[in-house]
Amino acid sequence: MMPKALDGQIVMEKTPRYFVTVDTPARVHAMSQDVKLIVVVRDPVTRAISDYTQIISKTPDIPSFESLAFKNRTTALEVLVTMVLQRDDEEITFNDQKYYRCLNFVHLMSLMFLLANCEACMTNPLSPSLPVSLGQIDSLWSPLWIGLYAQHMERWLAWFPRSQIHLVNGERLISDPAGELGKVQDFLGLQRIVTDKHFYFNKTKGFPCLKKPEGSSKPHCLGKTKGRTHVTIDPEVIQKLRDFYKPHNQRFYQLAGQNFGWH
Ligand SMILES: Nc1ncnc2c1ncn2[C@@H]1O[C@H](COP(=O)(O)OS(=O)(=O)O)[C@@H](OP(=O)(O)O)[C@H]1O
Repeated sequence: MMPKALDGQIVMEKTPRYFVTVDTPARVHAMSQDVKLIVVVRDPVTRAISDYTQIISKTPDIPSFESLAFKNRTTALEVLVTMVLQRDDEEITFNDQKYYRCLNFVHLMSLMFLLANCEACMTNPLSPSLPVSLGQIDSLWSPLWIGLYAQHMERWLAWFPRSQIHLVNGERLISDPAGELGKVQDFLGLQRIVTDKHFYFNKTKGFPCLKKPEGSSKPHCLGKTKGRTHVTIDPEVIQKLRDFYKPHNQRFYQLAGQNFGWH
């Protein structure tokens, strides 16, 4: 239950997981049918990387982004072992055919072991631990599943009209915070109090910050956990994710009546 408000007051509550939790639309509807809903959305690929960056900052030992985002990945080692186990000299076509053909299984495994344990080899395209195929996207992995906005939006639209849901453009919230917040204030039926004059761009943080938050004379930026440097992801992986999200994003734009321009 939300706390009671006096006349002229509104009560706000923020929980990121509401948007994606299956039972929430029905529960919120049971609480109030007139509630105004605000969702901040950003490019789902960037969102997934941001999510992973957050997870790895708390649990540094988790597997790489790639191995969580894809299932059935195949590494060069796996391809080689499969070829050797089903050994038929004429059919060994991986990389340097003649080279591998003259090795017996034990030699090949020793070579693989050496390569697998040689850090310098990690940049070698012949490195056995490098994936030769990314496999299938694991859309149930939470950082990817959350970005299936159309799916989540549909659940909310089953309970609330589109007019009761305001979508904030996460990219513009950074490039033009006052513009995005102007629309939020309009949606809430508030006078536009927060404007451009309340923000400045902090070069060190690389994000907009508040010039003077209420009750303080000092500028205020969001904390260290917001606007972190993201982990670096292979461009091929990014492209696969972009292709994966494309139809979902198109569907979301239709439901939203708004094109967010995520490519
Ligand atoms: N002004 C300002 N300063 C810092 N960060 C900003 C700002 N405006 C938007 N953002 C973006 O907000 C992202 C962090 O939000 P979260 O995803 O952690 O929010 S939430 O916990 O889900 O509410 C955060 O994502 P990351 O960049 O991945 O950290 C920012 O891109």
